[in-house]
Amino acid sequence: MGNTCTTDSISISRDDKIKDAKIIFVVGGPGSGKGTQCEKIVAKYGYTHLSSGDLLRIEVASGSDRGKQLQAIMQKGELVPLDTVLDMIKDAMIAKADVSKGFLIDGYPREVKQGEEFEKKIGKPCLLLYVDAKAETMVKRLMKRGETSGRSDDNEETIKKRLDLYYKATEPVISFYEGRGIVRKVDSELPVDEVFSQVSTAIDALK
Ligand SMILES: Nc1ncnc2c1ncn2[C@H]1C[C@H](O)[C@@H](COP(=O)(O)OP(=O)(O)O)O1
Ligand SMILES: [Mg+2]
Repeated sequence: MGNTCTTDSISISRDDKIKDAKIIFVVGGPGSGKGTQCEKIVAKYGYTHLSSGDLLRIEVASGSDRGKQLQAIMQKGELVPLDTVLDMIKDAMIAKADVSKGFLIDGYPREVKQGEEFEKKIGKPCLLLYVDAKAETMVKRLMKRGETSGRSDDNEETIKKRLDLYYKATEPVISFYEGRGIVRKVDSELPVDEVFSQVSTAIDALK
């Protein structure tokens, strides 16, 4: 009984830390340039960058049982269970809450349901940055990245599956948030700095 009360009050104060945080969803296909733009946003605006894929890869690298299960799923180009990703993102947000100007949630939501769960458990995004590039551009960039990334999913077969899944599951996320008027699309066919100038315009408009 006493234990339960203690746990409750801790979890309330943990949640409180991120209740009013500024949240930006960064959505785009694999290889569209999300990570590249996020790095630049961190440098200019002091946001905290949380890539769901990176968080998962850290778990995989730890060699834990959970990590091994995740690796098998990611290698196939599939989505890992929703609760796993969400818990990781939330813990990472709480850990950074005191020093962060806001959060870039990169690579999440991958499907509409993930967005709904995020809002229930964490909060609402004030902006969805849609990093848009053509399929052939994304494939080209991923094949190139695969030469050095060490990512087991940067191979031709998995790339094709990831792209299919992106168009099927993730594009509906963009339409979902368009209805709320918070989507800003940037043209990621352009050179990195020109993309970033479009990104900056979208973020500056938040203030
Ligand atoms: N606007 C741009 N022009 C040319 N190359 C770009 C680019 N944006 C990113 N890249 C390169 C960097 C990487 O090697 C690769 C994938 O970029 P990334 O940021 O890792 O994508 P994502 O995080 O969306 O998967 O493409
Ligand atoms: Mg990335």
